[in-house]
Amino acid sequence: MIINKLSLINFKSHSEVSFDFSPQINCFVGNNGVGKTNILDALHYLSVGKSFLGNSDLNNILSHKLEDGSQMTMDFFVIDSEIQNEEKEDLIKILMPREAKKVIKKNDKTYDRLADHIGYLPSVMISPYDSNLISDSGESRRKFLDAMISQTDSVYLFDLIQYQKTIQQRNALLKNFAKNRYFDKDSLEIYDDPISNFGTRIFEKRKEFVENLNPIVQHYYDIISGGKEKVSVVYESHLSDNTFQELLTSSIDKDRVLTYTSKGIHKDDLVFEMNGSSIKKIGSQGQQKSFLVSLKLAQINRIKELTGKSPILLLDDIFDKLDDTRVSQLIELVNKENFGQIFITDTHKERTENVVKRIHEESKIFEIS
Ligand SMILES: Nc1ncnc2c1ncn2[C@@H]1O[C@H](COP(=O)(O)OP(=O)(O)OP(=O)(O)O)[C@@H](O)[C@H]1O
Repeated sequence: MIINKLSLINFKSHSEVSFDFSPQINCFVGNNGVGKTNILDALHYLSVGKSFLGNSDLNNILSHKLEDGSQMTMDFFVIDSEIQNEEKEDLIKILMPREAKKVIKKNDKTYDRLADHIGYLPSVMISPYDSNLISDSGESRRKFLDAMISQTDSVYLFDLIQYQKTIQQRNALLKNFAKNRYFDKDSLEIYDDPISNFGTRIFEKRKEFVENLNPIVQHYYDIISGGKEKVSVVYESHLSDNTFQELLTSSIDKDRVLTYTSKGIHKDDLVFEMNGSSIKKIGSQGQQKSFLVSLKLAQINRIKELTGKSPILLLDDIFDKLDDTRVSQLIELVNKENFGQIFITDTHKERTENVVKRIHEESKIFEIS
């Protein structure tokens, strides 16, 4: 999948801008705050229909500060694109009106559900925010894992949506019981089967995905760090030692007190390890950065293997993470393995030009001001 063209109207800091991209390397250069990352975010929208920063869609509509200090927000944003999909070109358009629902269209046909678009244009982002994956709570690692698998498996995404809905319904019932000082075991158990079925399938897929990811993470870590450490991703789940039915039955009393479902795959976590210990505790800054880049490269590799599509690679402020030589190595590696189209942001035009020159691939540099 190659993005041939992109145009933005009222998206974040960009009132109107268009690009004709190179099928290989595209660089956005310019000073801090000129809107380079915002362009990567627009590309992320094209991939998964939302911002990678987790901002609400409304916050991404261009807004200006007026002289009286008040804020004026435009009526909509549009992200328009032409995507090379093997022999044909598709038009993907995202329209976000200020006072209506977001619309995603492929060749003028509106998707009924955002989930139907996921996986069409897979992407992987490497950004300074990746370190949050190590420092944040389990929720951000679960989201990362879910986003990664969803790009390769639409049934997984469907199961996940159904699982989350059913957990919400069970939690609502638990709250209702507590509020009315009443309990009916039979009506709570109505949710056991759907939760077990969806949850167990999700567990099996997460387990298999992580198992297959590990040797590839190690492969890239060896190349990037040149180090001898053994790195791995450990998948932790309540389901590792119990069936879902056992978990639900044994935690019923606790769930009544807490008024939510305390056990299940919505509590899963990933532990990033180096030589058998948590990388958060023992990894140096450099080792953590190398691990995160390796994890993302492994993600590209898995997506490509499972879907046959090369994900677009979004490299935000990559020079802040790695030195120039490492960046060249990384881009060469990505190119050698024929990973797909790359988008890079950098504050230094010359540095980017030098790196790109060394690689001898077709590239374009866009100056953003
Ligand atoms: N909805 C919006 N309306 C107007 N401006 C916005 C909106 N959302 C974000 N911005 C502006 O976009 C700018 C940040 O852009 P971005 O992060 O893309 O910069 P950058 O060029 O990547 O900078 P750096 O080199 O520091 O990473 C900020 O000035 C911010 O105020």
